[in-house]
Amino acid sequence: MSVGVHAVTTTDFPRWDQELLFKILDNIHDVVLVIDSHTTIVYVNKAYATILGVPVEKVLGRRLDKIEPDAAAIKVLRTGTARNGADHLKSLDIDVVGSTFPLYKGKHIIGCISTFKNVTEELELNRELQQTKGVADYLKEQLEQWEQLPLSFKEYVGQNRNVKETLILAAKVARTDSTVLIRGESGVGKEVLARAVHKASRRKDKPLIKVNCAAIPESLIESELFGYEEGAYTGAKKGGKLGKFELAHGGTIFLDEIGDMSLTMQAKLLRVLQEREFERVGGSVVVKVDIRVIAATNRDLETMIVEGTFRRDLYYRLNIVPLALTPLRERKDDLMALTKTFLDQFSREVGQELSLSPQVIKLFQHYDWPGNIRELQNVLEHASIVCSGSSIEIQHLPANIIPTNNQTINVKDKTYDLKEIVARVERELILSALASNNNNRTKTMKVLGISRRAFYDKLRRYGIEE
Ligand SMILES: Nc1ncnc2c1ncn2[C@@H]1O[C@H](COP(=O)(O)OP(=O)(O)OP(=O)(O)O)[C@@H](O)[C@H]1O
Repeated sequence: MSVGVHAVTTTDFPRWDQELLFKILDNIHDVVLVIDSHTTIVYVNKAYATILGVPVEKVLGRRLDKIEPDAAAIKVLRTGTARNGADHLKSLDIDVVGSTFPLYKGKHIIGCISTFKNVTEELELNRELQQTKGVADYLKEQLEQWEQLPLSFKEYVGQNRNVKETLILAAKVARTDSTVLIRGESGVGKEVLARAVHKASRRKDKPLIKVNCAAIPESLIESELFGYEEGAYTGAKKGGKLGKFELAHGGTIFLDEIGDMSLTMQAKLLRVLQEREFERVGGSVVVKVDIRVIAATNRDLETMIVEGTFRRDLYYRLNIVPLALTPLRERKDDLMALTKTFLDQFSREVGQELSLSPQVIKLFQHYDWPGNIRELQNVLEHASIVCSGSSIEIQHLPANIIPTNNQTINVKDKTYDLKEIVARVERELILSALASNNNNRTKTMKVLGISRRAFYDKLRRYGIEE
């Protein structure tokens, strides 16, 4: 006999009593929760305790609006409309998915029933999966972009992760006419990068004109940049002279050491960057130019702005696409590739296949390279001239990079503070003199040629154990 839309009775199921129904509900894997019209929890199945980790006795008879005021069941009770979907249970800090629908007696809502499952772990896994997928996509994209880099960027020796990112961004910006600001310590390859950007741009067949803003005297910089008309000042050339901006017309102007420009010149430069026009010194005709600007600096422009030595508006004009180059000491993974490039070059020049001895390789790895790639290049050039055979040994290197007593004296963190460097050298020397004299202090101070008092003063100052 049918007892409802979805159930019948048989000899085994003569009656659909409460006990049987509760048994069924307890075997459901999803949580089943029933509240009355006052939001009192009147029923929860076993899954409630197993899934949510809360004993059934702790919730039965309690008001849901006190435990979980934002629960979907409360909204359903208020609106009478069923809800499906995801929810976050604040009281337990878990994510659930399920459905809630109202229970009616006649026209009145007498409560509602919620069935849901805990999907916190699934969501977490999904989030992790999405993230892993995102990272994989990012790396794939980076690899593809790296493979598609224009040739000019491939000439830039560097496989370090930061350098690659910079090169990929540089290749992207090269396709546009945007202003580029290259940041990085001296000798890190800012000019090489500026040339690569120009060569990869649509302006590659037009000139790249470099202006070293630090090298031009203040009195000449305006005429250097903007040119002058005949008779502009005593000594001016007949017929006047074109400035760097005009020479760069159609191409790129590379403003190196931009942080060393005076405030007056900064103001004039700002106008050109904004208007792409200027007047020659001593002239009144407005000259219009079509140029892409690449600026570079090793200065801390942000601090200079605070100190009032660099114009904030110029900074914003320049800092449209900043490209940062990592110092060599932070990209030691590129050291050997760079070394090989320069060794190949100098081998050709001296007509001899050059290589580094294992000691030199070790020293290179430990050295800080304050002068970056330029310093590496110079050291190898020096060594290639000094060494008579094919193997470059420690004694072929310039004295300043050779460590004293196997201790490299590093110039770290861009510090050129003489006192600090001297103190470091002094400390190293005292330690090494102590070691070679079996820690005999009287002998050590003799070897160092200093008085007992001075010796002990230094031990204290440098924290060498008494
Ligand atoms: N990635 C590189 N691959 C090969 N050579 C490089 C690389 N980077 C720099 N060099 C070489 O190192 C030297 C210094 O580079 P560059 O002049 O571009 O540095 P910079 O950052 O502009 O220096 P500065 O701030 O002093 O002007 C150059 O001789 C350049 O050829």
